[in-house]
Amino acid sequence: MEQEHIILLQKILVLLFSVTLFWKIIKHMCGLLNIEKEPVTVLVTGAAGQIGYALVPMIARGVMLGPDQPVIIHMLDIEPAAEALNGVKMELIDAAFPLLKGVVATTDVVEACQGVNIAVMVGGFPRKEGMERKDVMSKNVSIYKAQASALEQHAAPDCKVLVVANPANTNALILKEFAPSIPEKNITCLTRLDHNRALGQISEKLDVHVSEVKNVIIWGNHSSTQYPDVNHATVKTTDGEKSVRVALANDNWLNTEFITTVQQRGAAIIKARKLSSALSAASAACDHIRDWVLGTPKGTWVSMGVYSDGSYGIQPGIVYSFPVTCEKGQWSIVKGLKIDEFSREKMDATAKELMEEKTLAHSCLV
Ligand SMILES: NC(=O)C1=CN([C@@H]2O[C@H](COP(=O)(O)OP(=O)(O)OC[C@H]3O[C@@H](n4cnc5c(N)ncnc54)[C@H](O)[C@@H]3O)[C@@H](O)[C@H]2O)C=CC1
Ligand SMILES: O=C([O-])CC(=O)C(=O)O
Repeated sequence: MEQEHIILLQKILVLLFSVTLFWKIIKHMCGLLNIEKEPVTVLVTGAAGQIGYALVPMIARGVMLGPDQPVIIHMLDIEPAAEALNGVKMELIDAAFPLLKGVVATTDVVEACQGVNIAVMVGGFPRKEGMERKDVMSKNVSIYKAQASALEQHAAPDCKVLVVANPANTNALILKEFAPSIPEKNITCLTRLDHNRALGQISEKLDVHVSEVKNVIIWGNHSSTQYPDVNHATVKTTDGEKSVRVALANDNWLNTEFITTVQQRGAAIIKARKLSSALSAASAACDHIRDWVLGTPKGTWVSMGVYSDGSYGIQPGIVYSFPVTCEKGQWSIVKGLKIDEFSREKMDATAKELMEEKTLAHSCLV
């Protein structure tokens, strides 16, 4: 390399180093001077319900956006729940959360959506024992059609949306279709609860802590056709990182009971509690948004329901759960994973169900 190129390279390196150092000093000074970040406004719909009640304190404590991120919480519910919603607001005030900079409790969807940066859509009707999630379709998709327009018109332009209410994938799809100006990459649905359930089942079976297991995948619908896939999952052992299949050496369990347990976990909770999952759903919603906004740890992916771009042969036009990594507020589907015949069949079956749900949802809306 010529002398002048070496000097130029040195200058660039010094410049990069100085900029990084300067930025670190500014951040440190802000910390010392107690200069806070601007608050982020988070909407929770259905906030008077059981997930809402578990979720809003988590958001106010920094579980969703980090321990140094102030928040303003907007809570929406319907008129019959207005008094209960006001009770939740009173409790949020009584909890004196340092990060909580404001609370709006309202039954007016326009007021609720005003300027929100993150929208967690929990409002809707939960299923009861013996129902499939699509059985609440007709009640819930019309809510998502109506709220799509309010979000489109009144939320911040870069608002990130997470749909929790069931049928979660199809509600998210309807929201996307009726809010065409919201970028499709900003509309997602929750399958992180299923992902966490899969991690939990494997950690119990291997008798290791759940944080030692990673890279399971939930493919498809947040329904009993979802496919929890462990073919790429790993576990940390004293001999280093191992494939879960190798560490467990029990393909029979992984290919049968494990899959059905994860697929049916929601129903098992309803049977036990007579109410659907709430604390685990709220926690998973925080995980989903935290990783989306702040990034996934290096070498780790998570599952998110996103609008299909055709990856892995899944047709566009449905919201399907894929393995994703997140960086700088953007998710990307993990590409190039090997799919065997067993997985292919299950991935296609859950895609087929989503196509059927889409047709059913459109028929509910006419
Ligand atoms: N994706 C997932 O992993 C999970 C999804 N869910 C779903 O989340 C939803 C909420 O569950 P829960 O909190 O247990 O139900 P919940 O019945 O306790 O609460 C739902 C709340 O939504 C409100 N609501 C109804 N229509 C509304 C509207 N148009 N706008 C705003 N709020 C409205 C209700 O008044 C109620 O307060 C259900 O659809 C449930 O099936 C539950 C667990 C996990
Ligand atoms: O099963 C339900 O209806 C609630 C839910 O989505 C879950 O717990 O996964």
